[in-house]
Amino acid sequence: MSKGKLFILAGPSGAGKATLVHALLAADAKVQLSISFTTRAPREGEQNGREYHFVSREEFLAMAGRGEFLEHAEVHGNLYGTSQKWISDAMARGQDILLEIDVQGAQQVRRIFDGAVGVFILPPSAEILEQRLRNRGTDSEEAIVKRLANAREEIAHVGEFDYVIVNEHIDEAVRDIIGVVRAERLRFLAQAERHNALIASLQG
Ligand SMILES: Nc1nc2c(ncn2[C@@H]2O[C@H](COP(=O)(O)OP(=O)(O)O)[C@@H](O)[C@H]2O)c(=O)[nH]1
Ligand SMILES: Nc1ncnc2c1ncn2[C@@H]1O[C@H](COP(=O)(O)OP(=O)(O)O)[C@@H](O)[C@H]1O
Repeated sequence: MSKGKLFILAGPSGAGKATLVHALLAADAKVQLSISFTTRAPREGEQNGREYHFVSREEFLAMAGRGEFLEHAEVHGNLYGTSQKWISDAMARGQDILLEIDVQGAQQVRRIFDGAVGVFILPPSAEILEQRLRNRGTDSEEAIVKRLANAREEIAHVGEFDYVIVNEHIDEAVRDIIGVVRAERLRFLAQAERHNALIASLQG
């Protein structure tokens, strides 16, 4: 069976990660998104099990205690974690996996999986980032201030990632993320086995 790739998408809040994930999933049926667990309250329109698995702090800590997270971190005062079981099941199926997680989580995952591909999303400017967070209309003033402060810290880690996409024009950024996934699938090592017979036959 072919081995799936693990993609990590990170970047400051408001950079457009959720928007790009949505577009990538719609364009590429082979990519499966890991749904994280969080203690954050659901926003209007969010559904349990779709954007996140929403759990209480007690439940989250119990899960962490049982070692059920591949990685977990505290972001903006809430806990977030990736299900260890979901990841190992998806890997066993040979699927390409997408994680939309923060920089701390990305560091933990890359320590575990050597071949994980890191993609960082940048906003075109600080002003536009703030504008997008405000226009999104999902966060209180306090939450926006927290997200903007954290954005600086997240951006300091951009150099740890393999690809950077500046999300200025959405159509272009969507093409970029689809392009990254396609390019990674074409890497020779990812498909060497598949090509062995062809290469041998071409060599005569
Ligand atoms: N480490 C880690 N971070 C996560 C996970 N799920 C989401 N995050 C990150 O938590 C941060 C806050 O996400 P969210 O509450 O959806 O708010 P938003 O970034 O303002 O849309 C983002 O940086 C997410 O990438 C996870 O499972 N693990
Ligand atoms: N290229 C873009 N141009 C204009 N608005 C955008 C663009 N990308 C995302 N947005 C909007 O900016 C806001 C933040 O995007 P979102 O995907 O929620 O970011 P994140 O998941 O990184 O926090 C949303 O309201 C989204 O519709």
